[in-house]
Amino acid sequence: MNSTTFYIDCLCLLPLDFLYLSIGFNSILRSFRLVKIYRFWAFMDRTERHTNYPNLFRSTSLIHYLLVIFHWNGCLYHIIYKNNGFGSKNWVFNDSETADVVKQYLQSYYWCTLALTTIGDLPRPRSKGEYLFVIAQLLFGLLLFATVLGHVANIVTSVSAARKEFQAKLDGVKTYMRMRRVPNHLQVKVIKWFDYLWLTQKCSDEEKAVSCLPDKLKAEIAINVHLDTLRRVEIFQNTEAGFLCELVLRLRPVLFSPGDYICRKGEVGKEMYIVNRGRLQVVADNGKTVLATLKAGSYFGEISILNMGTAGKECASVRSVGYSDLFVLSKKDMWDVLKEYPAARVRLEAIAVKRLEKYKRAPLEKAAMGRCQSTPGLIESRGRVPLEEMWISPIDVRSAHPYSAGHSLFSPTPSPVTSRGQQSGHSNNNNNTNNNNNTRSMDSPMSATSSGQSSEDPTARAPQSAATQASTGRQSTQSGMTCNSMTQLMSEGATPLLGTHEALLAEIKRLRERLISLETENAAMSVKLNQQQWEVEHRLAEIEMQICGASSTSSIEDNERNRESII
Ligand SMILES: Nc1ncnc2c1ncn2[C@@H]1O[C@@H]2COP(=O)(O)O[C@H]2[C@H]1O
Repeated sequence: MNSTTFYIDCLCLLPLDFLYLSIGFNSILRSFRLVKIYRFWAFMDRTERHTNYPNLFRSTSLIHYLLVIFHWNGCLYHIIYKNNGFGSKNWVFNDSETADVVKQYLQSYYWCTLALTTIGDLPRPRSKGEYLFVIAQLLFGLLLFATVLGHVANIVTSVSAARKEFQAKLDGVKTYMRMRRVPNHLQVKVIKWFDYLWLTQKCSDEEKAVSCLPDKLKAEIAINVHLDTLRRVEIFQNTEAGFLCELVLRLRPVLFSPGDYICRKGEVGKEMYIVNRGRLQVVADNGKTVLATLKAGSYFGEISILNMGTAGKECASVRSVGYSDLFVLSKKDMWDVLKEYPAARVRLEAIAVKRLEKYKRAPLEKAAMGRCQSTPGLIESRGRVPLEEMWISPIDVRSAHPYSAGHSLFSPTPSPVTSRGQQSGHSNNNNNTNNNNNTRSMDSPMSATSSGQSSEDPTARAPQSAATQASTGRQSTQSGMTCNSMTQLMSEGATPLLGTHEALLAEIKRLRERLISLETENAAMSVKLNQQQWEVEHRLAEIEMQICGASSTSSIEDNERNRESII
């Protein structure tokens, strides 16, 4: 009741149609319904905002407005003509009198189209009134034409706006490169980079497109747009929604060309990267050995920004194979978010610790793999335990196995670790041997498993000694024994070893399980350690701040005192 629209609606609903009963049909009585045109405009507005094809909608509505204007103008022309025009009917079409209603309507419409599109070629006016009417029509047509042109230009511009902006940027860069005499190969690289950008993104700055949105909406969009990638990223799985939002908001897209180094070993890490598209290689110091290949969903650079490696430095170099589309997260942003989400921090650090352990082992694994490809048992367990931590069995291998009496597995190329075990065996100094080995087993991850077995137990003893052979065999292989020497030994009489194959496998399985549990413990301990370290550092910083504050206060007091004494 209080709104204006209520009264407008009432006006529209006035039952003027009943007047037809007395005065007959007169379409002008229906013109009151036009007051509700504001509803049509609101509809057009809303549709323009909601549609995914705004330019198509704008073109259609422009044509629609034109047709309506021509129609109304044609109606006006017809009314004038029907009421005997401006004294004569010379300025209308000759056969208008004889034509049926549809033809008359079309003639009126045609006349108006000629007039309003300023095409002209109208029947020549005679009287003053006719002249004035036609002049007014042509002027109106001129304005209408200009407006239409403006609208069409706008539509065309907005259709190609992205392309124009992109082209302008590219032209700018090209001019710069020409002026600064950038080498040709680099110019080609830059232009190819632009090509890739245009093909994949159709826009030079994705961030700018959504920059006006509030952070929450931006995060939602980013999460949705990059959901597939983010889902694959380990650190984003099962995390708090808020943490993901905060992090995603800070991600920036970056594009690397083929062969580009994203980070180099030894550099101070300032950013972490998530692979959105493309392929990257983690390479060793020589730049040739590929330690790992990273694909969409992988991330790297976390070790340095979490200060896990050496003094925040990158632990490896990462190179782009083709074009790669990455998200980058700066160290500062990462820490800003982690401050608010300590649980996520602990999780992230735990993952990083595990990964760091894995990376450290990777070169060893590769080395072991490269040296002995032909021994199944060795391949299975390759590099699981660092060489220097290999455990030497306290049991005399010769007594446990007939094969060992005459043939030492390790004799051809003794390794430092193996020779220690052998030494004890050959010298028959069993006490000494046991002492040595026991001492060794204290810091060996395998010792716990093995010590669980009693050396008195004959059932346990056989597999253990066999396993000992296998494990020591593994050592020797890893520490320099060649595949040839292994093959030679097998051909010389290694058949009994095959008899204990199952026992060996069981032992390997047990050792692996133990190793995994040790690794997990290790990761948990590292996390705790990091947390404590962080707390200590934090506390230290607080104390330093307090001390600084106190000293500055005392210096102010001193100054005051000095001032007073001077006075
Ligand atoms: N063997 C590997 N496999 C996969 N990724 C690795 C490997 N070694 C290093 N990285 C990643 O490469 C990154 C180099 O920088 P950071 O040391 O910060 O973090 C490192 C890891 O994320």
